[in-house]
Amino acid sequence: MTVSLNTAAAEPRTELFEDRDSLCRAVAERLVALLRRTVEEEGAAHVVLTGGGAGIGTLAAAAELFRSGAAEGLDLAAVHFWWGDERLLPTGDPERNAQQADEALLDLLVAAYGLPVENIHRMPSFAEAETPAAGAEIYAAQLAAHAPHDSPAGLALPRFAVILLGVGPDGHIASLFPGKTSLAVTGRSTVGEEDSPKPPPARVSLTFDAIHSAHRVWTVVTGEDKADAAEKAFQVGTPVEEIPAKNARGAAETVWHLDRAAASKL
Ligand SMILES: O=C1O[C@H](COP(=O)(O)O)[C@@H](O)[C@H](O)[C@H]1O
Repeated sequence: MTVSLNTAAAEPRTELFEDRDSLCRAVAERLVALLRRTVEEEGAAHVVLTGGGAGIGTLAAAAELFRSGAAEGLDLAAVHFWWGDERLLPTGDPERNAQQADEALLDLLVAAYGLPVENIHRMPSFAEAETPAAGAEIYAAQLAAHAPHDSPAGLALPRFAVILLGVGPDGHIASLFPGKTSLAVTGRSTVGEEDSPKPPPARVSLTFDAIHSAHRVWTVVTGEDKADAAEKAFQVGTPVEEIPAKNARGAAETVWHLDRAAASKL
């Protein structure tokens, strides 16, 4: 299996931060500003969330911006939240990325800041979908229902203003893991993973094609255990099959946000 690096997308650049807290705060501020601008200019903003330590930390930092009034003026009725990947577990399971996002931010936005519940587009849970493949089909249909007529990349997808992605120590992004056939799936927006090396094994993920359709891709990468993956992602010649994060690129912008520890080998 050979997976080509998308060289037509934006080359990655790095932004460095002292530690996870300062990174999460800065990314949350940028996210709120981007959403405000996108809603003003385009009438709606679609954002893709990630799980993981820095991903959920960023959402917790965004919650603080709302509580402090710094997110004032952002019309949440025009903001849609999607996910880059999800673990196929029962609704409410604490390991679900959506559950963690609810607790960190989304419950607050619904309860106090006017986010309509129908703007939260969670990937299916176990029971709603019994297999990863079924989950992928269901989510593809949800995405297609929000696709504009001139859908990006020829796929039925919303116009994603930004996709947030964590990076695993093994170089995975979303639920696209090293060596897995999911990396080579094209022409579809979603894929099921039956055998993730990181538990739980059953997952649903956006494909590379869907990720590349986004205007911006922002990775959030913290901790010493990510330093090798970050180093390899920026090395010329590392295959995408070995470090999927290397191919996390947006159409117009790709930014790796790294803390000092994760950037220590760059
Ligand atoms: O399993 C997953 O892991 C990654 C990275 O998580 P981290 O805790 O190592 O930062 C995450 O981005 C992805 O959404 C998640 O499902």
